[in-house]
Amino acid sequence: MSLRVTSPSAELVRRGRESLDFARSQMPVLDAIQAEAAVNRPLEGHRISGCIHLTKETGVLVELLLAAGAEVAWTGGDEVSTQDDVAAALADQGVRVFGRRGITTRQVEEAAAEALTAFPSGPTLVLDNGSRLIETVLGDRDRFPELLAATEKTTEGSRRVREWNRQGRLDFPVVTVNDIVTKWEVDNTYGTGQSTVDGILRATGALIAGKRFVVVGFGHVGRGVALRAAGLGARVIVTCRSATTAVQARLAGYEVLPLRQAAAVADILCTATGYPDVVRGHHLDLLPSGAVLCNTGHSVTEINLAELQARTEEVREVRPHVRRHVLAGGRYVDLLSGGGLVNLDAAEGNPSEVMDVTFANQALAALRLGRDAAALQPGLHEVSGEQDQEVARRKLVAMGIDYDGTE
Ligand SMILES: NC(=O)c1ccc[n+]([C@@H]2O[C@H](COP(=O)([O-])OP(=O)(O)OC[C@H]3O[C@@H](n4cnc5c(N)ncnc54)[C@H](O)[C@@H]3O)[C@@H](O)[C@H]2O)c1
Repeated sequence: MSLRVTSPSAELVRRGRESLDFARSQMPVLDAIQAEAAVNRPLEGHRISGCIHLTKETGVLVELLLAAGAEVAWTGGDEVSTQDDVAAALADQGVRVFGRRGITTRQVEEAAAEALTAFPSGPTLVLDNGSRLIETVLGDRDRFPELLAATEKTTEGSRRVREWNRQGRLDFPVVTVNDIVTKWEVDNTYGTGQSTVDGILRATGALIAGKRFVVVGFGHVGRGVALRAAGLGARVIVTCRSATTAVQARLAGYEVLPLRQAAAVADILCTATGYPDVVRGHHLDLLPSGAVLCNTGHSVTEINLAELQARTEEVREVRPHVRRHVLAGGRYVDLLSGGGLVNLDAAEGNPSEVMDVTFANQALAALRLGRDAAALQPGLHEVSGEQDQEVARRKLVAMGIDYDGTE
């Protein structure tokens, strides 16, 4: 059965409209780019299939694509992050929206397949998050003859695109909108850092001060989570796979331990690596009773849920977003958001003000592809440092901040 959002209720559409307007009011850079694009319409004639968490901020990006002249099909690409009111408001404007909040992993895949095949002649552009759509296109290239180019916005997805490029498999241009300062250092660190701790607080209501808060992975996201947890008074412990990262974590003032030692003392444990099976059964065996377990890395696979399930004698939904796994001997751990992205499930994802810069870069990349995709060489392209600086300059103007570069 199709996962397309059809005939949403007027009330859901109204709530979605309010959400979108609220987000837009905090996204002045994207709003200004939309105003320019509505005049020039560089996406006229383009069909866009997108797969990025369907939050209110993504909704503002989708409205920009519509204003620039594109037809759009969209899916959130995740089990827990779709905001149904936003999906309804977009469907009401003619966007082909697939999926809803709380779907299974299999339905996530089905919704992505539907978004990719929503247009009879296929998309001309793909906007991806984790390279799910790009992977499908590469596996069935003849089915998408009119595809001109794609963008990818995540760390994990960019890693996969680089690998396909190295193997010579990319026969169309893919622009990665990730390896830029405003994404890594602003969005991932300050946006996801804050929204992850926000998700943990909304789900558990826990007092963070004094807690042993284990952050698994000290990349851009992990650093932000550690920073905000420490700011609330947690005793932050960081676990790392890379020696240089471990040195950085230590010099940032955190305790660094192997995961098996950190797990044994964790009050809260949060994964932020982008890799599967980071927390395994033998780590789960060590967690103190009552520990809170969650993930903010790319996918639902960082905590090995099968190994958690194998140790579980009883599961209870003790609060929204909190599943209590009772283990042998009455010991229990509280799994947040089913091991999916806690910031997008239990909170609302990254703040609109941060997504303003990330999606400004995403929008500029898409608008440029609308004009120039056919002229670009196949293979990997990165957003230029100049574009990143331009977006940052626009953000500073919006925030009313002068700096030496303006003199
Ligand atoms: N929740 C969100 O909204 C959100 C937002 C942005 C990024 N992400 C995702 O978060 C993940 C991390 O992103 P990032 O920008 O921090 O990436 P990054 O590459 O900067 O950092 C990942 C870090 O994890 C470390 N790592 C890998 N395996 C490990 C292990 N087993 N134990 C300990 N450390 C390990 C790596 O060495 C690296 O330092 C990515 O999958 C990204 O897509 C999520």
